[in-house]
Amino acid sequence: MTTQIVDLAIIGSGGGNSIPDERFDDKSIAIFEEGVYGGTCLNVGCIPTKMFVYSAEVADTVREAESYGVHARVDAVDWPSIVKRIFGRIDPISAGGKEYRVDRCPNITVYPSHVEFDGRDEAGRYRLVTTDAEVRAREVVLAAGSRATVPSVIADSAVRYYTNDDVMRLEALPEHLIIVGSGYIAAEFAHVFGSLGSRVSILARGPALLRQLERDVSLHFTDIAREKWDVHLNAEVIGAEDRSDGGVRVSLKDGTHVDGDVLLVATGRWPNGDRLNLSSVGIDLDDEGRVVCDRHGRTSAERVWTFGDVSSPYQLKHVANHEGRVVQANLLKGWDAADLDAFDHRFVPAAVFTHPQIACVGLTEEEALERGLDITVKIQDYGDVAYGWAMEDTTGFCKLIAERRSGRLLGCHILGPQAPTVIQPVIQAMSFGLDARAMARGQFWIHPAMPEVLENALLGLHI
Ligand SMILES: Cc1cc2nc3c(=O)[nH]c(=O)nc-3n(C[C@H](O)[C@H](O)[C@H](O)COP(=O)(O)OP(=O)(O)OC[C@H]3O[C@@H](n4cnc5c(N)ncnc54)[C@H](O)[C@@H]3O)c2cc1C
Ligand SMILES: NC(=O)c1ccc[n+]([C@@H]2O[C@H](COP(=O)([O-])OP(=O)(O)OC[C@H]3O[C@@H](n4cnc5c(N)ncnc54)[C@H](O)[C@@H]3O)[C@@H](O)[C@H]2O)c1
Repeated sequence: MTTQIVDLAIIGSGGGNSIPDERFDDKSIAIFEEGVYGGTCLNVGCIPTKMFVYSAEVADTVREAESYGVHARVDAVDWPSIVKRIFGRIDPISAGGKEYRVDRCPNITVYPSHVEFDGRDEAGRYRLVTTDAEVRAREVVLAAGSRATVPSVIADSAVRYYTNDDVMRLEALPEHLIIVGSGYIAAEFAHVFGSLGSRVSILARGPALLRQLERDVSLHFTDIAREKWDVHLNAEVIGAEDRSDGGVRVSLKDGTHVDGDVLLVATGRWPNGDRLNLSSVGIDLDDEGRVVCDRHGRTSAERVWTFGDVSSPYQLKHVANHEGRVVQANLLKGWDAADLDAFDHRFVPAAVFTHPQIACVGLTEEEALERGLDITVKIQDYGDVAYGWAMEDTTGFCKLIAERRSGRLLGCHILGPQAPTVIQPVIQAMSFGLDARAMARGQFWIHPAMPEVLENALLGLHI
């Protein structure tokens, strides 16, 4: 058992790895990482999934080429080479990030193991223990992220199932993929596997897909999904088993079952705070398992900070990045500083890289009405602007919600090509307090570009 005393301990190498920069060179630091270095986004989350999504988009574009008078077809999809392209790029980045910390940061020690708190020592330092080391730290950052949850009906069965951790490394493209869950991960992987050639079944326990999104978006997306995937709504999974032919069977409460080759579970992610023995240092978790903290990232234990999936209400990388920058600044200012930076969760955007793409920011129409706001709403179809004609788009739309009279932008929800890019000016406008009138007429909108769908939505509001 080795013992080390450090100024700062960081648990998690996702966002956690970005905390120490040159301003921390005079501090001794320990970074703990029990999994692959670099965390979820780099290794099993945002980045590889979007690289797969791009391959899926290419396949879709070729498949749809006929609509534009271009004769082309997808002859074959080389799954192993797609996997190799993606992880051939990502794995060295992860390894290089670790190597940099281990070999080229003399003030940093990387512990490649699970760690937990074990109270404080007589000097008030936090005791952090792994199987073969004890680190005592004056200050700690919890950036331990979240993990895939698996419903007990599946976890307790002996069925072979996959999550985002391993489904992207399958050796072969499944002929038929079954997905349990109907949120972000389900929608993105349905697109990836479906567009690359798998048959996809989605088992949704509710009456629509992506139910956490704006109602019109969720309903529209569900309709589109039902045309290309085998979608089971209000489907309660009551059992799962491996079949003798190497496939899987998932049984539903209504007495039916779905057979496939591979089972993917995408039923939400749980913060990792429950695996850190936080009670030994007096840190609380809320009802949804998040580490409780204030808007400066301070937990209830002095000099223990937190950010990202382990504590944030938003499990999104851009939020983890923002919160990480706040905690980084506050570490340099000091726990009791009067001018601590604060998390800004006012206008958190999100995007689902499925097909069609989806993006949102701000309130839904229902939320705005619940708050008693006097609102005006405009739904602008992609199909009614020039670029939408060019694309022959028939399903895309941009829904804008603004306050009457003031023109204050309250929310925007887009389903359609390049939605995560088209929405960015709205995020900017909301963040900087630009109202709908000024936004619509205070700038040029390049003609005939896709953002004209947004311009027309702004002009259609009854302010
Ligand atoms: C499939 C998928 C796709 C996603 N796509 C997007 C996207 O397109 N856009 C977006 O904004 N967000 C996306 N996300 C969410 C995004 O990945 C997360 O919000 C973000 O990575 C969280 O960063 P973090 O630093 O909080 O945690 P993480 O990056 O998860 O880092 C936490 C690290 O802590 C380690 N750890 C945990 N407990 C311990 C312990 N006790 N001891 C030692 N180490 C420990 C873990 O191994 C992990 O590496 C996606 C997530 C998934 C799963
Ligand atoms: N593009 C992105 O930004 C992106 C992509 C992927 C993931 N993420 C992040 O990761 C998080 C996790 O993604 P996710 O798709 O796992 O979660 P999610 O919260 O988006 O969806 C979870 C789904 O699982 C269902 N579900 C939950 N428990 C269930 C059970 N016991 N049985 C059957 N169904 C059940 C829910 O009804 C829901 O449809 C997301 O919330 C998001 O914050 C973001």
